[in-house]
Formats: sequence, structure tokens, C-alpha cells
Amino acid sequence: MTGTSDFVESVAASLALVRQRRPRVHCLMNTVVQKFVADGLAALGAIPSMTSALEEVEAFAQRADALVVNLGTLDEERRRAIRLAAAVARDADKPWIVDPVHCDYSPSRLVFARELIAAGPSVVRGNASEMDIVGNANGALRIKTGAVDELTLDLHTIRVENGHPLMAQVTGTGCLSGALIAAFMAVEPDRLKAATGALLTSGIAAEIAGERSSGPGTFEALFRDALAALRPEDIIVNARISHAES
Ligand SMILES: Nc1ncnc2c1ncn2[C@@H]1O[C@H](COP(=O)(O)OP(=O)(O)O)[C@@H](O)[C@H]1O
Ligand SMILES: Cc1ncsc1CCOP(=O)(O)O
Ligand SMILES: [Mg+2]
Repeated sequence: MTGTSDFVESVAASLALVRQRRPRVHCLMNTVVQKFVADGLAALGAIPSMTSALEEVEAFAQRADALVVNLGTLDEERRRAIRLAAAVARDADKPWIVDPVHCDYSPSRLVFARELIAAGPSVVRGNASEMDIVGNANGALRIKTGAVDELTLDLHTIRVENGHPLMAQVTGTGCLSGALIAAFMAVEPDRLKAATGALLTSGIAAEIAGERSSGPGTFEALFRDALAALRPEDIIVNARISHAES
């Protein structure tokens, strides 16, 4: 990796690429946050699709530029849809991300998360409890989000400090971060750079929204506005990241 400021500049350029190329992101998303995630992707400039219908999911995954697999509100039919879409992404070498939502609550969900990770996703993203239990990332970029996001790939660890505490009071900010990472991976082949770009975009937009809002309700709307308005130069000026090599 080159110096941090060169890295941030190139990450900021990936935001411009998302806006220009408008990647299609197929989301196998829990039923609680589907609208929040679709709206967040649209605000960024990406094009979301959301179906989990067994007869359609392969065609949608085939036509998408990236896939996000989120394990919330999991049932047998959703598992089958996820297996079908993940196989398409893997066979077509498309970027895909696994978000092992609440795998720390349910042994069977944990087994399924590990099955998917064994299939070789580009990224695994979860909160601290999920990432601490899920185990080996099988070569995927490991992302543990929280007050500080920690991204680990091979010997590199990047910490993204941007964000706002109100994010933890809006259901779906973690789910949306996975979808934004997928959108950035669709335009930036270096997944560490892509994921850093997505988390900086979301964290800086949240800081702007947090300053203007009076609580979680107004924050949610202002966060979407800030995502839509964020410019690459806002990333360059406001990024707070560090890099360590072990
Ligand atoms: N206290 C906090 N301060 C700043 N950002 C936060 C805080 N808590 C969570 N975030 C951000 O909110 C998003 C969701 O993170 P997290 O709460 O870890 O995921 P989940 O919603 O899956 O539990 C991430 O983008 C993370 O950076
Ligand atoms: C993302 C999210 N956050 C709070 S509930 C929810 C949906 C998760 O579904 P499940 O309760 O099946 O884990
Ligand atoms: Mg949370």
C-alpha cells in the first residue's frame, strides 16, 4: 500500500466512479431493512435489486455487478435463494459479500454463515460479536464494524474512525454498509480500497447528518441526503483512517 494520503485520494476517486457507472447491486437482504438499504444504494448512485424469489434470483444475480448476502430473517427458502445467488457470483467471479447478521444468536445460522464463507466471498462484514464468533474468513477481507471499523486482509489492517453514534440507533446501518461495500467493489477491483471507500462514505455522511439532526428519526433522513450529496473532496478532507502492516 502507498502512503495514506495517496490511498485516500484513490478511495475518493472510487466514489466518483460509483456515481458515473451506477453499478447494479443485488441484495438478498433481511425483510426488516430492505427499503432502507435500497434507498441508501439509490442515494449513493447505485441501482439496487432485491428479489429473493427462487425462480428469479439467479437471473438477477447474473445481471448484477455485485451481490450482498445478508443472513437476517433467514428461513429455508431464503437459504436456498442465497445458495443459488452465491453460486452465480462465485462462478462468474463477481464481487460478493456475506453479512452474517446475528450468527452469534443461532447455532444453525452460524453453520450457514460458515458454509457461505467456505464458498469464497470477497468480503465478510459484521459487528464485533458476529465477527468474533464466525471464525476463519477463508481469504475474504474481514471487516468488523463499530465505533471504529477494522478491515483486515493478509498483513494489512485499516481502521476507519469516521461515523456517528446515532448510526447505532437506526436499524440497518450495518446492513447498508454491506450493500455500499458491494457497490464500491463493483467499480474498484482492489477490495480493501473499495470497502474503505464505502465505509468512509457512510461514516462521513453520518457525521454530516449527525451534526444537523435532533435524534434517530431526523438522522435517518439526513443521512440519506448526505449520502446523495457527498463529494470525493469531502472524503479527502474528512477521512480519519490509519493503516498498519503486521
Ligand atoms: N458508536 C459509533 N460511532 C460511530 N459509528 C458507529 C458507531 N456504532 C456503529 N457505527 C457505524 O454504524 C454502522 C453499523 O455498525 P454496527 O453497529 O457495528 O453494525 P450492525 O448494525 O450490523 O450491528 C457501521 O458503518 C459503523 O461504522
Ligand atoms: C438487521 C437487524 N437489526 C435489528 S433486527 C434486524 C433484522 C435481523 O433479522 P433476525 O432477527 O432474523 O436476525
Ligand atoms: Mg447496530
